[in-house]
Amino acid sequence: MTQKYAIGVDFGTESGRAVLVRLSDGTEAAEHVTPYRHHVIDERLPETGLKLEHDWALQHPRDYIEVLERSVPAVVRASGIDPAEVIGLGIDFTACTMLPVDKAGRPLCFDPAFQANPHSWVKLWKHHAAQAEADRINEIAAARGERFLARYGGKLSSEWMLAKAWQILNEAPDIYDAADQFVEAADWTVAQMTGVIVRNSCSAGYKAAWHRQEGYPSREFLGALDPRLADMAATKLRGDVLPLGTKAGELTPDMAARMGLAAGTAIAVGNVDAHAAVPAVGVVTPGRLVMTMGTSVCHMLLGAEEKPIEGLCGVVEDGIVPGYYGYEAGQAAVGDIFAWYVDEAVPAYVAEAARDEGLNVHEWLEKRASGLKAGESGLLALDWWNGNRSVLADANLTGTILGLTLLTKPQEVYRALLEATAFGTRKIIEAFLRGGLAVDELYACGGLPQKNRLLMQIYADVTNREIKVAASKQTTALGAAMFGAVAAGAAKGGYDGIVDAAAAMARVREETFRPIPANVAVYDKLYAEYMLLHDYFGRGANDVMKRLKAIKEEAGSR
Ligand SMILES: Nc1ncnc2c1ncn2[C@@H]1O[C@H](COP(=O)(O)OP(=O)(O)O)[C@@H](O)[C@H]1O
Ligand SMILES: O=C(CO)[C@H](O)[C@H](O)COP(=O)(O)O
Repeated sequence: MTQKYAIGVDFGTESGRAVLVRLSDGTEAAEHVTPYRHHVIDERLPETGLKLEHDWALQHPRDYIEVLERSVPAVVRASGIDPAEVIGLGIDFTACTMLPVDKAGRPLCFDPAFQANPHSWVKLWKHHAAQAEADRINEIAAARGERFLARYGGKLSSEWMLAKAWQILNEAPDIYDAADQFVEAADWTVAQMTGVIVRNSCSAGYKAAWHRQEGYPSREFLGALDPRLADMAATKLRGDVLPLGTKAGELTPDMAARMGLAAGTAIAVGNVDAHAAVPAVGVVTPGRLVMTMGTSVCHMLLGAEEKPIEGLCGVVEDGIVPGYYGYEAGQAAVGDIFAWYVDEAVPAYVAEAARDEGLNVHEWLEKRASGLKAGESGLLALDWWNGNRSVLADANLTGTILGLTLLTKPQEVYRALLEATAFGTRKIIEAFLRGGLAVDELYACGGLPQKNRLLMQIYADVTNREIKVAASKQTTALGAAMFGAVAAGAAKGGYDGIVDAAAAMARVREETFRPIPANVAVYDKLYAEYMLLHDYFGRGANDVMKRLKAIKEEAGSR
């Protein structure tokens, strides 16, 4: 029998990566990364140069097409296979990364009439400028006793579809009116390959409050937000919502030529990046928490029942693996915090020393920070540089470092930042446990476990749990490829379900990270201090972070 392949394409925050995967055992034959030409657009709009306001984060849809046109042919070329041996392709995407499109499915930002309006562009998942709308959504939903709120830990996020769409209506009603639909970038990108827009149940469930039985929030609820929103679900979010692994369509001849694949290749419905990773580490049953660790961290857990969990991002039936409730929680910045420190705050001597030792700045800081004992820095940080996603669900919270002195060293600050993100993860695990879900094992994937061993040891010590690490460097793309193989089906050489695909294709490394008892004891003490700060700054005892933000905005507008 000839070998069959699937391609997974992971659309991240800064770049898109394709992997070509052998279906018999999940080994990766080739991978290729295409950085987004326009990066994250958070300062000025392309073309017009218009200055964006604080908390905005946009992307350029053409960058996604470039990933398909460059990375997909590159992996086929590098592996030397016949493109006809690729039977399926799946993609995963950051979410909610959404855009308004016209009747032809064209992004409004491609239309010269709308290009100068930032609301016509793709709003990236970390666009946080719709917090006012999110706050109103949560107030009104709570006052009306809307049942859907409990599935999202009591709060919908400013990162999600309803808040972002409402922000468009409030600030750019002409864009709202001109939008025939609001679509997830994942679904738009799939539509570029198949010619039809279909929505995937994962993005719709976690990010647009869609429910398999109940659909989107009701017309009455949307109308209570704003009468002009009443029809939004029926109009601008209309269309089939299909389960993960479903074939969205087949690759059109035009896109096949541009991507170097055979026309008719099965294309799976889109998926959320973090979620695609779960079956790719072999997790298809409850009790095993998967952490997708990169710019941000997403925590995914399967459960047999739907339970209310404090500050959860969402629980969706069949949202990750069919037959289970998929729970998601998360931290809005993790790698991004380390990147901030390295790019904005380390002294010049560190960069020079790192260069002299042939290391990058992260590696240099990790090496020095590894020489410190747990607790030795005397520092404690709150990991809210990009707000708090779980369990406080508040984008207006900010970061803090406590305990700085004239003797504080850069590696101590770096270690405190690593530790802060581990404390944030422990808080999430405790919320799951309190809600009655088992967390017996931890699995880590994404870029960070491959890059920073100290970080992983700290996570094991802070959570007092062994951590298994994905064997693949591109776990989310591997997961996307697995869904591509499911979309193709067993008859074509793929698989009939994600559980079968995971049994054959998922892999974790032999080596694990085990907690070191002496560190666990110190981190228990530090975590208790973290929790005091967490509740003090995060639950209303002292809203100084919000007041500072207000003063900053006032000053900025003067
Ligand atoms: N050695 C390192 N230690 C810790 N963080 C790192 C290191 N190198 C890069 N990073 C961080 O990793 C993040 C990128 O993670 P990655 O998983 O590759 O991307 P993405 O989240 O976009 O999929 C960046 O935020 C960067 O700051
Ligand atoms: O909210 C999400 C998943 O539910 C985002 O997709 C995610 O946080 C972006 O992740 P990253 O840039 O770290 O891959």
